[in-house]
Amino acid sequence: MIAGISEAGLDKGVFAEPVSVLDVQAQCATRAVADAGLTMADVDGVLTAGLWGMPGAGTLMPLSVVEHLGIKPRFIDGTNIGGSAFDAHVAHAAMAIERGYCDVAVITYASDQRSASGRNLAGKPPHLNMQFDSPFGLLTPIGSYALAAHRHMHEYGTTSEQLAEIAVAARRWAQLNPAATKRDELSVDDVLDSAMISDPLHKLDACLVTDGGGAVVVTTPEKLGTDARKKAVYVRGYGESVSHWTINSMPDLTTTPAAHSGPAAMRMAGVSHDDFDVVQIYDSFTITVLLTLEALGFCKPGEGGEFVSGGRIAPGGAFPMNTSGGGLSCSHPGMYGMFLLFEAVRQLRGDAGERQLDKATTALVNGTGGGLSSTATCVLSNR
Ligand SMILES: CC(=O)CC(=O)SCCNC(=O)CCNC(=O)[C@H](O)C(C)(C)COP(=O)(O)OP(=O)(O)OC[C@H]1O[C@@H](n2cnc3c(N)ncnc32)[C@H](O)[C@@H]1OP(=O)(O)O
Repeated sequence: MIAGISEAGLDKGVFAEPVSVLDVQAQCATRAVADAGLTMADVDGVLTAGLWGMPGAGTLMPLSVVEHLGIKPRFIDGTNIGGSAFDAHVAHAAMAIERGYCDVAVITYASDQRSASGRNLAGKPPHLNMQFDSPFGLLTPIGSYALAAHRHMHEYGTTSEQLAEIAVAARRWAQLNPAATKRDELSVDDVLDSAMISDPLHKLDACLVTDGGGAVVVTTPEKLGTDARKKAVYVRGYGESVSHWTINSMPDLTTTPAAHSGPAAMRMAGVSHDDFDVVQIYDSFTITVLLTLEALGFCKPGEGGEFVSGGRIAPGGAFPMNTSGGGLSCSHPGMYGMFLLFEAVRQLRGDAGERQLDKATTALVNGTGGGLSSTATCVLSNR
């Protein structure tokens, strides 16, 4: 079960005070462990992903984090599959605990992407292993997602207006979240009128570039006191899948690996699509959400545009999604996946303030790695 969470404080997308990413992880780990009613001395498992390729992240991140925490864990996992890493970490922690490799696992992450490397990813060429992408102009993540968006439009007639609905819904949720970076009014026209970054994706189809960090504690009911047990969230199912890394190798530009991780997680949990009260879906770009909803089976391939339209995913809609404002309007530090877990846990605990849903018993969380490469899905429930 997830027994503790802690998210680093931000001021308009930047760490509220200057800190190192290791300090942020250590502070959040300590607070998340306290949230679970435990102490750092109880922690015997550490899972972390670092921020590959970005300055300020340090090297051999799991070792740096463990040393900084000052503990000697008997289970370590440094899996880095991008934005889906943290949902995969929940699965790995649950498996490790079940197998007796550890009893209390802490998952940590922090990124100073905005304060260290600037706001705009455009013009910062990535890595030499992108030799079949970069020479063709795909210098930053958005180009890959633009290819997928174009393909979806070509295959199914999806429109820019439908993609913009996803950004507008995220903003409406963010307006209910005092911690969100962007809270001003946003319309479909505003999205369409924003700068075209990589056709057909506009600036407001893209996630924010922010700082951020946090920690999640996974353990068993036996380790928890009565109070901590009451607010813990059960991990009912999980699945993960990777289909490629660079976009030139994606088997089908309109199908993400969530088509595998989602059903696996739902099967394990014994739930179906109608059982979810809230879903948290990685929203690096608006198209990421649309493709993921289809891959998870919430609608058929090609029907994502219609599914997200008419306010269905906005506050008051029939399908509450990304209720914090997500990466599009709340915060998006490098690999944002852990933040989906925070919001799911808050909703299931009844701690989501003005945006709290009347009924929040079962949640689906789906992280996606860069270039739509990897996914990890978790089914969480408060009973
Ligand atoms: C890693 C994984 O595994 C998976 C992934 O997550 S892949 C995704 C990784 N992340 C990205 O690719 C980030 C995508 N976004 C961007 O690169 C940039 O936001 C962008 C290129 C779209 C826009 O950058 P820009 O035009 O240079 O904007 P910038 O000069 O930084 O900011 C100007 C204003 O616009 C705002 N802004 C910038 N991007 C915004 C966005 N996406 N949404 C809303 N507002 C935005 C800024 O906050 C700023 O507002 P203020 O003047 O009020 O402070």
